[in-house]
Amino acid sequence: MITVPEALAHLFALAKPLEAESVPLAQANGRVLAAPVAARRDQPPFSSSAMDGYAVKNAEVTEGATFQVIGESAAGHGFEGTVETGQAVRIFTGAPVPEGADRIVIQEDVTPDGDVITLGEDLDQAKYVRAKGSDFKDGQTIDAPRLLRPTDIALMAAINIAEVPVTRRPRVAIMSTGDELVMPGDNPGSDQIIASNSFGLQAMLRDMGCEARLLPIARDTEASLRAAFSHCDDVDLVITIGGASVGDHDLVGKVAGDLGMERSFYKIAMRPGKPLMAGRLASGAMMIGLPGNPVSAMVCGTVFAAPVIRAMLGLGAAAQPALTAPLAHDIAANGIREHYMRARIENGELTVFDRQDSALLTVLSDANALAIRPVKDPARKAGDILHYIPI
Ligand SMILES: Nc1nc2c(c(=O)[nH]1)N[C@H]1C(S)=C(S)[C@@H](COP(=O)(O)OP(=O)(O)OC[C@H]3O[C@@H](n4cnc5c(N)ncnc54)[C@H](O)[C@@H]3O)O[C@H]1N2
Ligand code: MOO
Repeated sequence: MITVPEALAHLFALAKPLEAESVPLAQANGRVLAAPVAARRDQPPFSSSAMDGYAVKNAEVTEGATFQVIGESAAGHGFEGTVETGQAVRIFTGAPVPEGADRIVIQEDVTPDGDVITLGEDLDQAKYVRAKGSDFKDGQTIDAPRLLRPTDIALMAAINIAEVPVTRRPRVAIMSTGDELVMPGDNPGSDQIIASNSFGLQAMLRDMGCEARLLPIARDTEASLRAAFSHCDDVDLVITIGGASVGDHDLVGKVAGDLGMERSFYKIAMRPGKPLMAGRLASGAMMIGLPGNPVSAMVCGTVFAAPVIRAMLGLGAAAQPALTAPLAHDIAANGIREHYMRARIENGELTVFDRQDSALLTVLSDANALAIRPVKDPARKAGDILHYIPI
């Protein structure tokens, strides 16, 4: 059995960053920027007003001063002339500050009377002028790679990028295996259960920006598994679920091997997740064979598949980020496998659930953290600091 970091290193060696494609800005949210994009203009492109009021010369602003209003500057309709001594231009938020003016007196500080304004007392001292290029300058770049968020989309729109270079979505096929499985909505026989973790993994991978499709459930025969693998030629990653252990019906590794899969590793010192396997299929696709137990599959999806997808998206080869928190209670020593324990983080404290059987999806669903126990971690006391992965 290899360690979790060793397994991750093998997986990263298999996970190739995918090529870039161009998408319209409106479809770029949640995608990974694949190349830097540069601003095509200054923002603001002119010195602009931050308030509604009057543009004047700053040096002339004193309590009770009067100005002649000579025109108006509105957003989208600037004032062409120049503000001279004793003059003001009526101005609105976002409008170009006219030549000669360097201060906006807000309208709350002004009494207008026809074309003349008089400044009041206790004047707001801010100048309310946004300098040209004060947000960004022509040529300034947004660096890649980065996972684009709504705030980035707004910035890219502002810098006038209509088409965005992003990493292509990883194509993933998810294969459930087992005679006992039926699809949600079907009528299971008395010795059957509903396929579940395939749906959980599909949701996880779609959230990460993958095109993730479910293959028909493969039965526990070599012919059925071969048929399922034959539908995977166009994908970057095949994730199998179940049939990975040592039972007579655990045929996934054998069939994949017969089909030319170059195995990278099998079995890791991790709980849950011991029978994890990975390799490269003859099609060139990467394969990850997850254990069938629902919690094992979802935990391995979090600890291994998610970092693999990030590597494919060009976001680098890094383990799932872990945080630290103090334990809310004592816990027993860990064994010889790194244990990812279902836990809850609440008010900054980590409560590790008593029931850790890898079949219990209700416990996983109640969890919002995987508390990480290193190999042979001694018993821990309340208040001791543990690493955890938020889920
Ligand atoms: N003698 C041993 N037995 C087992 C060992 C071992 O080392 N020696 N390892 C155990 C561990 S740990 C795990 S994890 C499981 C993994 O087994 P498989 O990957 O072969 O998974 P299956 O046997 O096919 O299924 C296990 C369990 O999960 C259910 N399952 C499978 N796929 C799905 C699915 N898509 N949705 C919902 N549930 C699924 C399946 O019905 C079984 O109940 O092996 C232990 N045994
Ligand atoms: O490794 Mo298994 O996934 O503990 O149940």
